[in-house]
Amino acid sequence: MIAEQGTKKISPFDEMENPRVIEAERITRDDLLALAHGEAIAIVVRDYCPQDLCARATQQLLQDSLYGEYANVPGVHKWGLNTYEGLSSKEREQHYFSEAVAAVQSLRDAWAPYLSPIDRLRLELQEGWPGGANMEHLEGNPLFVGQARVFTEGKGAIPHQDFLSWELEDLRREDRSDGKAELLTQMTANLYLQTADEGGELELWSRGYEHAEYDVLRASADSYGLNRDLIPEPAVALKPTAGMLILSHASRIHAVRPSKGRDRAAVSFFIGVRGTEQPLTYWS
Ligand SMILES: O=C(O)CCC(=O)C(=O)O
Ligand SMILES: [Fe+2]
Repeated sequence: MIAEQGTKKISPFDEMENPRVIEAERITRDDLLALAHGEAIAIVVRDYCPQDLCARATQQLLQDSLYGEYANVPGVHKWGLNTYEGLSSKEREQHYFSEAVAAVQSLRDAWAPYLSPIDRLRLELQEGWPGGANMEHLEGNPLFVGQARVFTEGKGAIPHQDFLSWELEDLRREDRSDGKAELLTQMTANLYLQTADEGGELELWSRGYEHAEYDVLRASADSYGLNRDLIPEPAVALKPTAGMLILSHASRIHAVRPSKGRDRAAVSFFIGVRGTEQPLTYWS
């Protein structure tokens, strides 16, 4: 899981020396490299998308047939597809792949005739990263990109890490690698569509745990996340506002504080890093 990039290592399991937050107007090469190398804990772009266009897109997504509840997390809703549910059996997988590209196009349509901020971000990753960027594929099929997640009043996410390699291990996908290099670290992009007046902060920690250690620290044996009493305090808590983009580390610990007064909605995708000369890949 640890690789040398020149003299710089890419690993989410090392403590960051300086967990700084970069404020920027767009996503650039230097900031992306700093994030991937653990020299920054987040990149924040305050007005990535005009608020009125975000509000219009939100209305469209909430009325769409792909909008619904997570099977296992009451009070958290989603629009779009995700790998955990979509790839959990062979039958579901066929359905997932048959819908993935059409769902990407529906997300684009929610911003039409303007450029979707998710497409803008995909292009900025492609232009900025030394090895370019592309959709993540499994056996030649592109994965869906751009799931929206809605935390209703009082809902949040406990401290957790997201790592596709762990997920595919859990789903027992032996054919996962497709001959590609190993995933070194996973970042996450969240474009906030609507935010609560109170709460809803994104908490970020400066390190991640390896899989075996993570299992020991789980809130319960079948919980997706960690027991907060067993881990240190977060390094930062960022308060999202509508139209804001935050790139942060998915395979380091992160959590969402419960929202008060209003649902909190974001479109989100993961960004896999296999090395600076390898393309970044994205999926939800
Ligand atoms: O909604 C957020 O701020 C973060 C959600 C999350 O857990 C993720 O992007 O991996
Ligand atoms: Fe997460």
